[in-house]
Formats: sequence, structure tokens, C-alpha cells
Amino acid sequence: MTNHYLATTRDSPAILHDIIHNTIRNTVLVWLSNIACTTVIMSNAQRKRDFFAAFAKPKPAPAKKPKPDTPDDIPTSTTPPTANTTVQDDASTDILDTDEESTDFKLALLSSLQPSLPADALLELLLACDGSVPAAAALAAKRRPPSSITTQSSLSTFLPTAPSASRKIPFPLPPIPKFKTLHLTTPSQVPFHAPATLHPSFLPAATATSLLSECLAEVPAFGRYEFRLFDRNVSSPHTAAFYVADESMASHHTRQGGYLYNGTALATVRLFTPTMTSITPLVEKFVNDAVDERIATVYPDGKKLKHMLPAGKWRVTSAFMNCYDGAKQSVGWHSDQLTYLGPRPVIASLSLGVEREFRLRRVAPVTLDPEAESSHDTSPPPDKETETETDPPDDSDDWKWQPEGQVSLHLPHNSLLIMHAECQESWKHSVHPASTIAPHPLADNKRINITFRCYRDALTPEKIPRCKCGVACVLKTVQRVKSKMGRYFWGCQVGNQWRDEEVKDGEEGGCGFLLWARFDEDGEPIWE
Ligand SMILES: O=C(O)CCC(=O)C(=O)O
Ligand SMILES: [Fe+2]
Repeated sequence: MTNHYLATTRDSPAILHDIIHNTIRNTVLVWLSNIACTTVIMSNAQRKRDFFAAFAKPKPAPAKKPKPDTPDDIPTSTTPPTANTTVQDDASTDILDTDEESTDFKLALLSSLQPSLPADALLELLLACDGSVPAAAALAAKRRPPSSITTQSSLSTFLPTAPSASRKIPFPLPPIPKFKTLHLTTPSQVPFHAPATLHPSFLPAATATSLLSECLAEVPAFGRYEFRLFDRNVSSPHTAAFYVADESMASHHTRQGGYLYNGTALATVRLFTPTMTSITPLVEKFVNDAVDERIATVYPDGKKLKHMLPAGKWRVTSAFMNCYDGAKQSVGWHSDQLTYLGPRPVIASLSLGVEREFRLRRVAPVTLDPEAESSHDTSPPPDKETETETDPPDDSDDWKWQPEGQVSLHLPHNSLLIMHAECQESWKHSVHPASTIAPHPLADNKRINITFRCYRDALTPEKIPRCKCGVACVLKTVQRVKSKMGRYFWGCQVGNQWRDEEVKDGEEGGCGFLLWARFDEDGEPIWE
């Protein structure tokens, strides 16, 4: 399979250098860690992996029709990207439709002024200039690429604001207009539009192949997440399983209900496969380095955001492994639950097999100091936050989040995406159903994704506060109420449990329990 990103990095030799450098470094690291790990892991982990599956209750994937995405899903497009960065209109309305003239007209006009440029380059210029033809023409003239280059259109070719090694990543990121999709096709663009870093080719090729075959062998043990949303039972339109790095992590699952997801104990808890274990030091190093760099170059005053783990402390304790079997399997808009991760978590997501489209959309601002504004406010948290945007805004705050457009990137085999500290609390992500996919030689129509996570010792299942129903709570952050923005609370999640029996009106369940959660500078819980 051609590597989408390598094929489009012509304008960024620094990236190619990075890739080559990292591949050599990764090969050495994997080789060293293989020597260190294989003997221990092969003899213990392999043998005991199935033990945990035995006490768990795997729910076989039902042959149900996948449910639609969550209702807050915005209209989306599956049109593949055509240039390095393109903005795609999602609501089938014209990007410039607020102006009197149509895009086609403006494109024709611009094309007559800049006849050597392809249509997608012209469109990018128009977008960059808010639809102004004279401004776009002037910009094209100023930034004219060498005449021999006519086939590739990229904002980076034209714009002074294009990503480059020296350009600073803005914080906070500028908004993407509502209903628009910004297609990113080079890794260097990613952090300029989403709080993420993408390595397009992370593991040595042979390691990626062995990991993929191990993962494919795991798939029969996977199940669908089943939960309740908007008074309906919902099952995820893909399958997954939960993995822990070692037996001490797994032991938490045997106590007091174990790891929950939407109020229900995770059905399948498995031990890391040998290759998952052997690549763990590599993933940890890459993430810690990327976080260090982000702290130094992106976050205000070169300091980590409040509640983030201290530098260098990110380690892999657990993972979710997801399988998308065929073009239509997907995961709807969501953010990952904070319960065991704690605030401002960093997650590393490795993709294997079929390349699929991943989307990110900002849903709330990043609050630098969530507790500062309201540190003396002891009133209860705002009405129970859901994973949706349907909550009425709190009018007393006289503020409403302006919905934003989305970023789309393709995650090829062996790419590693880091979702940085802002990603789960201010953004949502999804894997969109595709109209077509290119089968992978080993995985056929399947995409495997592993999200490596760093669970906190202070947030093991038995330490999580319980609601009045006696069930461990879920940790959430306030996203809709300005004066409490970014604050954390523990909430009852019984209402999200899948219900086998018919549920009458007013009996949706849950006790409505809500408790403010406090964390220190490094995100360690302060229990009161
Ligand atoms: O498959 C992916 O890329 C994303 C998976 C995901 O969002 C999750 O495991 O929470
Ligand atoms: Fe996720």
C-alpha cells in the first residue's frame, strides 16, 4: 500500500528526515526492548492472557444493523482529500455562499487571472482569502511556486502562514468555520489545526506486520460496547476489547466491579500481546518527547497545562484495541472517558491495516485554570453533562459556544497519532464510515487501532467515588457553562447502562449524583 503521507511530503524535507531518523532509532529501540522483554513476556503474558477473558463475560458481537452516530453528529462528507490542505463543504452548501457570487464564478474569475494553477489550488487560495478574488490573485502572484511545479496544490506552497519548521503552532488554535471540513494530508499540518501529532510510519515495517497479525488473531474475542443514550440502547458500530499491560493492572478488574464503561463492567479484559509489550518503551519515549516539545513550543509560557502529568511521566498501562471490519464500521463522535486517566490525558493511537478517515472537532474552549474563576463556588455541578451538545446553554452565563467545523485526516497502516492534553476535554473525535476502502494485504478489510493509555495509580476502579446507586462514577468536565468551564465532576453513570427490560417513561435510571472533583497541579486527585 502506498504511504499516503510519504507521497505528499515533497514540500517538507524535514519530515522525511524525521521519518528516516525515527525509523532507524525505532529499529534499534525495538530490537533492544525485544531482547529485554521477549523472554519474560512470552513465558508469562502469553500463557495468562486468556485467564482474564475467562472471568470476563464477553458479549458476542450481534449481527445487528449498526446504529447511527450520536444525534449530535454533524453532516459529514467522505470525499477524499485532493490537496495538502483543503476545506470541504459539508452541508453541501457553498463555502462562499454568504457572498453574492458563487464559488464557481469566483473560481472561473481567479482562473482567468492565474491560468497556470489547478482548480483545487485556486479554491484553497479563495478560502485563505475569505472568498476575495482580488486578494487570492494577489496572494498567488506573491507566492508563485516555481513554474515547473504545477500538479500539487498546497497551502504550504502559497501562504506565509503555511506550516514550516519555524512557524509557531498557535494556542489556542483558530476556529474552523461551522460545517466545513479541513482535510489534512501531511503530518506537519496536523498540530496547526488540532491538538494532535501524527507520525506517519511509526514502527519498523516488520514489527508493524507482526503486531498486526497478533491483533487480527485477537479480534474474535472482541465485542461491541453496549450502552444507553437518549433513552435508547445503543451498540457501537465496531468491536473492541480492553487490554492491560500487566497483571497488577488486571487485578483491579477483579475488585468491586472493575473497570466500567458507561456504568457497565468492561466485558473483555485481556493482557497485552507480546508485541504490544515490546513496543511499549518506544511508544512511551515518542509520547514523552512529543509532549516535552509541545510544552516548550506550544503551551503558554513554555509550561505544561495545569493538571497534566509532569514531564516524562507518561507510561503505557492499558489500551483499547478496536477493530473496524469493512468500510461501514465506525465510531461516532465522542471523547474518551477521563475516569481512570484523570484530567488532561494524553493518548497514543496506533493504526494498523486498512487506512481510515479520522475526524476531530472542537466542542469547548481550553480553560487554562478551570478552578480559578470559581474556586469558592460550592454549588452543585451544572446539570448532568452528556456526551452530546443538546444540553441547553446556561442562559445565566449569557454565553454560547459557537459550533465549529472539523478536521479530517487519514490514518494509514503503522501511523501513530498522539491526542494531546486538550483533546478529550475540548474536542471530540470519530472514525467516519467510508464509501470505499483499499484492502490491506494482511488485514483485508479490517482496520485495527490501539489507543495506548496512561491510567493513574490514584484512580484505580476501587478508588473511584460511588453514587447513591452504589456504582463507581464517571469523571467528566464541564463544557457548556462558562463560569464553571473545564471544572471536573464525578457523576452517576447508571443512566447510561444498557437496559435489557423495557424502560417506562421517567424510569430511565440513575440517581443524578454529582460531586465536584479536585485535582492538584499534576492532576492527582484531592479527596475531600
Ligand atoms: O479507531 C480510532 O482511531 C479511534 C478509537 C477511539 O476513539 C477510542 O478507542 O476511543
Ligand atoms: Fe476515542
